[in-house]
Amino acid sequence: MSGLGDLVSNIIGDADAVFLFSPSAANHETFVHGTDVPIVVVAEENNVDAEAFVELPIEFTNITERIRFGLEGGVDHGHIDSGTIVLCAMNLFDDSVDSLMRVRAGEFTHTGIYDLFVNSRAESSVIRNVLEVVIGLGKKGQKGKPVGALFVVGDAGKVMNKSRSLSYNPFEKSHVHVGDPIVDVMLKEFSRLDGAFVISDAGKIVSAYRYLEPSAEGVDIPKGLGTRHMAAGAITRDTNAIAIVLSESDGLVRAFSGGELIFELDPEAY
Ligand SMILES: Nc1ncnc2c1ncn2[C@@H]1O[C@H](COP(=O)(O)OP(=O)(O)OP(=O)(O)O)[C@@H](O)[C@H]1O
Ligand SMILES: [Mn+2]
Repeated sequence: MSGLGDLVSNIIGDADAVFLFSPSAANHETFVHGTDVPIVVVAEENNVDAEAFVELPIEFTNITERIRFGLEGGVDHGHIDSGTIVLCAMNLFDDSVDSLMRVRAGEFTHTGIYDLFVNSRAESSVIRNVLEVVIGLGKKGQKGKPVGALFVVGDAGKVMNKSRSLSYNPFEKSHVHVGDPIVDVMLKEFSRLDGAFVISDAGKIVSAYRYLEPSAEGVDIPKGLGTRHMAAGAITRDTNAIAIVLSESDGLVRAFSGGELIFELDPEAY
C-alpha cells in the first residue's frame, strides 16, 4: 500500500476528538473502544446512548452544513474547545463509516444555523416542525401552483403588537400546535391567503393573516427580495422571533433571525 497509510495519518494523526455522524451501534462501539480521544455523536436521535451528543434538528443534506452544525454544537455543549482538530466520520454511501474529514472546530465563520435552532426563544422542535411544513409546501405547492408563505416563530405577544389582522383569525379560539397532523393540512390551506402565521415559543398557532408592521430600520437583507422577505427580516430585528419564508417567485425557503438572512435552502433538495 505504498505509503498511503502515512499520507492518511498525516491528515488524521493530530486529531483530538472524533465526531461520529449518525453512527450505527456497531460503528459507535468500534470507535469508543478503538481510540482514547473523546467521541461526540451528532445525529437526529441519540440511539447509541452516547455520553457526548449533539442533536441535529434537521437532516442537512448539505454535508458541510451538517458538519458545521455538529461542531458548533460540540463547542456550545463544552464537548470540545473551539481550536480542537476534529476528525469527522460519516457513512455517506451505506451503513459503515466510509468518509473521514479533518476540520478545526473554530475554523468556520459563524453561520447562525445553530443559534437559530438552539438559542431561539422558540423550542427547537417547533422550529423544525415549521421548517418541515414550509419545505412540504415548497415541494408540492398548492394544487400544483407555487405558493408563498411567511411564518413568524416565537415572541408571539410582541409580534402580535407589531402586526395587524388582515382577516378573521381561524385559530382564534383553538389550541392547535404545529406538528399536529391536522394542522399541517390547515396551514397549507390557509397559506393561500395573504399575510403571516404567528407561532408561539411552544408551537401554538396564535394567528393567521397577520400583516407585519415592524420598523425596517437597520435591516440588511439581500437585494432582489420583496416585501414579504423584508417584513420577515424586519420582524426578527424588532422582536426575538425568527421567521421562515417560502418564496412564491423563486421557490426557496429562507430563515431570518436578528434581522439577517441565516440560510436558504431548496425544498426540492429535501
Ligand atoms: N408586511 C407584510 N406582512 C405579511 N405579509 C406580507 C407583508 N408584505 C408582503 N406580504 C405578503 O407577501 C406577498 C408577496 O409580496 P412580494 O411579492 O412583495 O414579496 P416577496 O418578498 O417578493 O415574496 P415572493 O418571493 O413570494 O414573491 C404579499 O401578497 C403578501 O401576502
Ligand atoms: Mn415577489
